[in-house]
Amino acid sequence: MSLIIDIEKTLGNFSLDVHFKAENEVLGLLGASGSGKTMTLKCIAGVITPDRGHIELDSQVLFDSEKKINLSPQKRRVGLLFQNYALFPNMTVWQNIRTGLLRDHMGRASADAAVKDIIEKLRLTGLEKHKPWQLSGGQQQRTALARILISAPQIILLDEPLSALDSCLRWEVETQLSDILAEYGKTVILVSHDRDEIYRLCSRASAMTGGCAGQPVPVEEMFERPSSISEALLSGCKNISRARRLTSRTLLAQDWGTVLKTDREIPENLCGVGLHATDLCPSWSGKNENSIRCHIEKRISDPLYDIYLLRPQSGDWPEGEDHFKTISNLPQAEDSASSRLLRMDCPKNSSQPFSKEQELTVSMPCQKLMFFT
Ligand SMILES: Nc1ncnc2c1ncn2[C@@H]1O[C@H](COP(=O)(O)OP(=O)(O)OP(=O)(O)O)[C@@H](O)[C@H]1O
Repeated sequence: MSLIIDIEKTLGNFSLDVHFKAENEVLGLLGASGSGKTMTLKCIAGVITPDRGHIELDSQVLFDSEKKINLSPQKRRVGLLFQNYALFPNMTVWQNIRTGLLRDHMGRASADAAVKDIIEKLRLTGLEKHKPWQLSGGQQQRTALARILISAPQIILLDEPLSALDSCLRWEVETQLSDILAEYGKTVILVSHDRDEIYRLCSRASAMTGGCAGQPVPVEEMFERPSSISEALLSGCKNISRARRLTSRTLLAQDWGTVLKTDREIPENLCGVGLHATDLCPSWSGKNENSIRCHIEKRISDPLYDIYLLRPQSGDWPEGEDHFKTISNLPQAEDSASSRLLRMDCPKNSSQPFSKEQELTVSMPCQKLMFFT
């Protein structure tokens, strides 16, 4: 089973340009609000018609602009779960699920058996006669999933499946969803703006920005070695600087006003460098390699970390090499005041908290630096 999507669509001022292939896997689309995630799902489901391109599911063409193929949503065998689940409010759980069974040839007894079976599987037993407003968020979500699963879809599309749930219920429902998707075993496209959710539920993910989807990569890779600034931002990297390659193992981090040494080859077309906030650490031995003197602008306490916002002290680099001198002539980033602040997350109780307004030398471990091209 595989999905091939290669489409373009313009709606008003927004342009969608999406090309990727998904196998039997849970593939995540990670993007900020308005990046085109829902529109992508609607194009696959046949609710929106692309201007150009091709969509193919398991060798069956669902849409092809040149060949003038455009299967109706009913013929696509796509299960689309909307953000708000879209249950019929005047129908019971049983009736809602029953509407997923479109096979007319199925006798009443087999249809009833199929509904009963899926109700048991999704732990909805006892709720058959409830209307959607009598259900919790998790039960509504399972009812909507049951309605999709009973229709034996060739692919499942989940649009922010957990966003309607409060944080207490979310974890429980996410665990159940993960089991249901594993049992389903075919292609699932899961849309979310929550990086942790994508990491836990998906095997690969694509970063969506401004209507464009990046090539899907294993989730571990997107989070540990993002290749572009947009992937890094979406995966939660808080420290990003424009950067230029100086030698195969040194780079100029323009927004941090420093030269950094690396433990591996720097790509020729380097444009940025990043470091997770949890990888930036105090340099206990004072000034050493890849360390920057900073001024603590702010300390924020959260349940697990002491979060520090640090202003690098510009001009704090060794003398004697030509490329160091070029730093002071570089233009600042557009919003220079905030973009130059570094964020350092120190686990609570790992050390005595530093105080605001203090000077601190921090270290950027070379093996943790991420290169963006
Ligand atoms: N029918 C339409 N006409 C014009 N513009 C539209 C239409 N539908 C969506 N858009 C625009 O397309 C963009 C992408 O919308 P989409 O719903 O795909 O975003 P999203 O990534 O799913 O966001 P969210 O996470 O907020 O749901 C938005 O800027 C939206 O305003």
